[in-house]
Amino acid sequence: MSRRLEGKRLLIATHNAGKLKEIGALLAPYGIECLSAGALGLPEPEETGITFAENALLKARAAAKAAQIPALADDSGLSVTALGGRPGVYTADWAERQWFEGPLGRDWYMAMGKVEGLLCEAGTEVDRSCWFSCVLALAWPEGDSVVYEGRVHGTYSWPPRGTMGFGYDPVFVPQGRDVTFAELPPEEKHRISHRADAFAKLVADQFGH
Ligand SMILES: O=c1nc[nH]c2c1ncn2[C@H]1C[C@H](O)[C@@H](COP(=O)(O)OP(=O)(O)OP(=O)(O)O)O1
Ligand SMILES: [Mg+2]
Repeated sequence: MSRRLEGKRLLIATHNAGKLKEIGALLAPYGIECLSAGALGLPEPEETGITFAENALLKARAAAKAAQIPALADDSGLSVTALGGRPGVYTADWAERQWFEGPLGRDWYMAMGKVEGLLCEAGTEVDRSCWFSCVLALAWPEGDSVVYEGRVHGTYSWPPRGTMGFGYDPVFVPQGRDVTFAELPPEEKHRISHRADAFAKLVADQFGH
């Protein structure tokens, strides 16, 4: 059985404001006091892993060790079937950092355009199916850790639509819907997203009876 969270304090090991907001909302019902890696001034570790799990563990372990409290990290990304699963673990890297987006800002429009460009090169009848993955890693300062994985399938849609959410949300239409994640109110995204799917597993394992 995996180790369980005993205390109320949990460090959220992310430097992405969009993720932090979603993780805070998903943890809200469980009485957890969330601290953020950004607010504590922890450095952003280099993501050298080649899988979501490796990167999530790397981020959670670094934060738990630095702050000496349990830490939760999220490594996620978009995989496009016709592109052989790219950008996948490199989803954030495809959005280059831009000075005009602020200190940690990335150019999501350029990144979404890059994926669209590759799909267009592949032909007009190209398969637009894709999926978001999310791996959550919990790590304790003593070295224990556990991971939970979630997914959501959908279609890569162009042009981008909607203003809610973050990252690639404006191009992702979840299966069975005709709006993008960026057009869905947060509570609806939280019912079906890859992050919600991974959280359901975390909650069952950590807070279940
Ligand atoms: O729900 C989502 N809606 C839209 N886009 C998303 C989502 N979930 C992940 N994504 C994209 C953007 C993110 O930047 C990248 C993950 O990269 P990833 O390294 O895990 O996150 P990050 O560098 O932005 O923040 P950090 O590592 O500090 O947690 O995939
Ligand atoms: Mg990252």
